[in-house]
Amino acid sequence: MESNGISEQKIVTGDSGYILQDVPHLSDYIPDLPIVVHKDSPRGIHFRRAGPRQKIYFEPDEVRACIVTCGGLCPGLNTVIREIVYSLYHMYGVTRVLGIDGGYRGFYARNTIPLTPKVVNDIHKRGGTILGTSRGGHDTLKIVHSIQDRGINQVYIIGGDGTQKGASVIFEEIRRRGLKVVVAGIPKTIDNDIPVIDRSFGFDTAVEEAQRAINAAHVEAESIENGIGLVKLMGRYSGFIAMYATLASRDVDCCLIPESPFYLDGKGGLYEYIEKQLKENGHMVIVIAEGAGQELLSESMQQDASGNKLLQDVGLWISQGIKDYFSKQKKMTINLKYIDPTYMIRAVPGNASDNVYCTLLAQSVVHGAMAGYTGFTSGLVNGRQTYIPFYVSYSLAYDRTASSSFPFRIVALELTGSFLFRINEKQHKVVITDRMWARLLSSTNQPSFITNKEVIEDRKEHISGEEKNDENPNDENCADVDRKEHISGEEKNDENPNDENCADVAPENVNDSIP
Ligand SMILES: Nc1ncnc2c1ncn2[C@@H]1O[C@H](COP(=O)(O)OP(=O)(O)O)[C@@H](O)[C@H]1O
Ligand SMILES: O=P(O)(O)OC[C@H]1O[C@](O)(COP(=O)(O)O)[C@@H](O)[C@@H]1O
Ligand SMILES: [Mg+2]
Repeated sequence: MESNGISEQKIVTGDSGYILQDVPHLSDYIPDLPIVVHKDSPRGIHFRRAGPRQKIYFEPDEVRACIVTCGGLCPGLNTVIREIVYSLYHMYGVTRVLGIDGGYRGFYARNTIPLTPKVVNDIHKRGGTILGTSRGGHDTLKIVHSIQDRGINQVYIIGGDGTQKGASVIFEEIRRRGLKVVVAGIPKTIDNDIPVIDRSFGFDTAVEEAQRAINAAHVEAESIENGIGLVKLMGRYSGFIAMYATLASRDVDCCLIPESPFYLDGKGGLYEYIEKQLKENGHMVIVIAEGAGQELLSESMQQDASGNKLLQDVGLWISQGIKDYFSKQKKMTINLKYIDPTYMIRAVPGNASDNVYCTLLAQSVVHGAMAGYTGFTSGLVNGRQTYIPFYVSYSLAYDRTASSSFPFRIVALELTGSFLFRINEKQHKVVITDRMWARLLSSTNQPSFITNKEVIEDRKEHISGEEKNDENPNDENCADVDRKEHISGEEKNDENPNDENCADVAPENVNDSIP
C-alpha cells in the first residue's frame, strides 16, 4: 500500500463497473484489528433514487400526459408545471401534454388546456398556478373515467396532503382496472407539513416573503411607545414557517406555533413576558402561526370543501386579549399593530432556491413516469431526489435505552417496529424538544411555556432524533422517524461497497441496479 512513503490510493471496482475511491482503514496496516461491535441489524428504509433510467416503458408518440394542481397555492407551482412540460418535450420527445383546469373536479367538469413549451415558457415568473386549483370535488370514478376517456396515460398531480391522498385512490382504481397509466405526485405544501421529505417547494420563498411583514411590524413597533407588532403567518398544524421566519429575522421576540401550547396569564405566561419586554425594550414583535393556540379559542366546527377544519383567527383573538389585558388590568397604554400577510407569502412566484428545487422535482417525476414507475411521489429525502411510494413503511420507534455517544448511535439504528401509512397521512411537525426549537428559544429568549415534565413526555413521543445533520436543519424536525429513511444507495454495507457507495459519485449509474 505504500510508495515513496505515501500510501497508495485505495480503489475498489465493482461488478457493474463502478469505481469506489475508498478511504484508508486502520485494518489496512494493522493486522487482526479486533472489531468491538459488529452491528448486523436492519439498516432502515430506503427509497429509489430518482433520475433517468435505462429502461423506458413509453414511446414518445404514445404518451398523453396531463398535469393537475390542487389545494392551496404555493410559490413555485408554475415552475413545476413548466418543467414537467419542458422535460416531457425536450428529454423524451413527448408532445401531447394537457393541463387540467381547476383541480380534481377539472377532470370531469372543465375543459383541458393544451400545454406546450411555448405556452409555459414564462409562467415561472408568475405566482399561483396557470391551471387553477380547487378544494373538494374529488370523485375517483369520474376522474378515472375521464382519464380513460381522454386516453391519458401519465397523470402528474401537484398538491399537498389531501391531493396526494386523492392521487393514491386514483392510482388504486387505475391499478384495479389494469390500465397502463402512471400516477405520479409532486408534493406541494407551503406549511412544510408533509412527512418523509426534507422540505416542500415554496417553503423557502414563504419564509423569505414573511420577512417583509416582520420588518414592517418591527418598524411600526419600535417607532412608538410600547409598540407591539404582531404578525400572523400560515401554518395550520405545523409551525415551520413561523419558526424559520423568526429565526431568519432576529427582530422577533416571541414566536407562537401550534406544536408549542402557550398560556396567557400568570407567571411564565405570555402577558408577563410582553410586559417585561416593553419595560426593557419599549417595544416587541410577536409572530404567531395561524394554528397556534387554537385550543384556547372556541372550537370551529366549519370545514372547507376538502374537509380541512377552518380555524378561528388567532391573530385577532390574541390582539384583543393583549389590548384588554394592558388597558384593563395594567392600566397601561400600548400600541398594537396587527399584520396579517397570510396570502401574500404564498401568492408570489418561487424564489431562486425554490425554483431550482421545482426543476429537480419535475425532472425526477418525468424520469420516473417514463420508466414506468407509478403510485409514487417525488421528493427530497436526506438531500437526495427520490421516488416515495404513496404507501410508505415507516419506522415506528427506535431503542433509546442506551445512553448517548457511541453505544447510542449503534442502538439507534435498530428498528423496533414499523407500520404502513400513506405518505400524507401523518403530518410533519416541529418537534419542540429538538435543537431547532431550542435555537429559536435562545434566539428570542421567550418563555418555553412548558414544564420539565412536559419536556420529558414530549421527548418520549419524539424518540430518535440523534444522528441528525446540523447542516440541514430541516431534517431535525423529522427526528421521530424521518432520519431512518435512506435513499437507495446510501448507508449500505461496508463489506459490499461496490455499487451502493458509488451512488454519490456516479448517480446516473445507480438507477435500477439498486435493490
Ligand atoms: N382523503 C382524500 N381522498 C381523496 N381525495 C382527497 C382526500 N383529501 C383531500 N382530497 C382532495 O384533494 C384535493 C386537495 O385537498 P386539500 O386538502 O384541499 O389541499 P392539499 O392537497 O393542499 O392538502 C381536493 O380536491 C380534495 O377533494
Ligand atoms: O386557501 P384557503 O382555503 O384559504 O386555505 C388556507 C390554508 O392553505 C394553506 O396555505 C395550505 O394548505 P394546503 O397545503 O392544505 O393547501 C394553509 O397554510 C392555510 O391554512
Ligand atoms: Mg393540506
